[in-house]
Amino acid sequence: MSSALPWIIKYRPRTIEDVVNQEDAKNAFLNWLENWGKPGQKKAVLLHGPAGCGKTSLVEAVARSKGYQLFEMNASDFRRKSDIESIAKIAAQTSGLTGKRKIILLDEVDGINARADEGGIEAIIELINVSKNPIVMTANNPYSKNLLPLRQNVLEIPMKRLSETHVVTALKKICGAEKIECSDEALREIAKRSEGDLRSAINDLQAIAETYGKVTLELVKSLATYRDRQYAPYEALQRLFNAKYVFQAKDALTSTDLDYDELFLWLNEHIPTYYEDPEEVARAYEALSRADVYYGRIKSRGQWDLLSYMYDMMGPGVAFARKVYKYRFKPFKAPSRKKQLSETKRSREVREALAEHLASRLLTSKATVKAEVIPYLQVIFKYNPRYAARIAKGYSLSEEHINWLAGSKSLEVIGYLKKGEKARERGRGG
Ligand SMILES: Nc1ncnc2c1ncn2[C@@H]1O[C@H](COP(=O)(O)OP(=O)(O)OP(=O)(O)O)[C@@H](O)[C@H]1O
Repeated sequence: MSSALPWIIKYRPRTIEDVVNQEDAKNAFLNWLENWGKPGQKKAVLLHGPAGCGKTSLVEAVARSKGYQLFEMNASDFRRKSDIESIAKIAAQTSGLTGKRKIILLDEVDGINARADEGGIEAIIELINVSKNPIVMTANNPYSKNLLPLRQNVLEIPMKRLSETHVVTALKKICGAEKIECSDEALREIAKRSEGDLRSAINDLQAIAETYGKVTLELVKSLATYRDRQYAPYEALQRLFNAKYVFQAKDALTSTDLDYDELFLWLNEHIPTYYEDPEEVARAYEALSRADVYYGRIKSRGQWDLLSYMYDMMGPGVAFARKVYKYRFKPFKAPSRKKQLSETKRSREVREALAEHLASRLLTSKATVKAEVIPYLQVIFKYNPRYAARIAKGYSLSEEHINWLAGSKSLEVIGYLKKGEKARERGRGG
């Protein structure tokens, strides 16, 4: 088993027959392609259907089988009018260097945002008018308002959500090819949770198989794959770095149990795991450091309204540091510093609790206590246990607070504290 190649690429349908459960769409598409250029025929099609049902795969398989050269572009490559104009040059030529006919594929046109991508949709309509080659577009949601003007210019071909049975069959084939032990009930569970999205089902299968070497129902259940579920940290990172849209990157962040400190550690460790281009690495770290600045302000000044900016920088900021979108399956292991951090976690918690306790007594902020009170207390507790015991009594410090402040001297401080209590009791008794 190798993690170098994502299985969704390795097992992409190669022939038209490999694209399953989409007979109507296949026929409509092939029929349109055969009659392209004839009077009364639309020059472009819009293949639409849920994520991972085979829209892109169908176009690729048809191009390969019917000898077309495919020019494939993702929404992020043709946002602006000027991007489309460069595609138009290709579209205007009847045949390429190879002499092959061409298909222009514009993937995920619903990713174009009417306001942000000035003139994008109008430029596509213009492209359709001038093109001497078939144009294919894909979208998850053809009813998006932005696409309204486009829809009048295209033939719409709907594609179905894949059935559970089809997803199971596809997964079984992969298990066989990869020679991994997969139980039927585990594959059914992955299929059920994928909600007809074969891409996400294959990704889940690969994640489990490569981590555990086998796929059982128990493992699938432990991964919890529902849309509103909590993801294991490595899955959440997989989703974050491979997010296609801003909302997906944000969702990925909030879909784990990791606290903010841990999220920073995971991202800090894995930016270079995912990105290979140094410029992308630099851009991702720049975004993460901005998130850290917001986080610092949230912690020191309690400005929780900055949280959404922190998330924007940590999620979309890191994910969209890339120059071009490319799905990459990477092993995101627990960061080495995480272990160290979890060991010191209890200590950090005690410090926080102590700061809070003293802040309410001294009528000042936690930040001031941490910066201006605790360091002095640490010195006093280590060098003057008798006086420390009086402070502990005066501020009602717990044993845990004393241990934290006094370290190896804590027994002495506690000793003085108890002596003091006994003396007071005797005083009251006498
Ligand atoms: N109908 C199908 N037949 C065979 N394989 C499929 C089918 N649908 C999806 N797959 C598998 O899922 C992967 C993703 O499919 P594809 O990229 O074609 O989906 P899509 O519908 O274009 O999704 P999106 O809208 O998210 O881009 C493919 O690599 C392929 O392995």
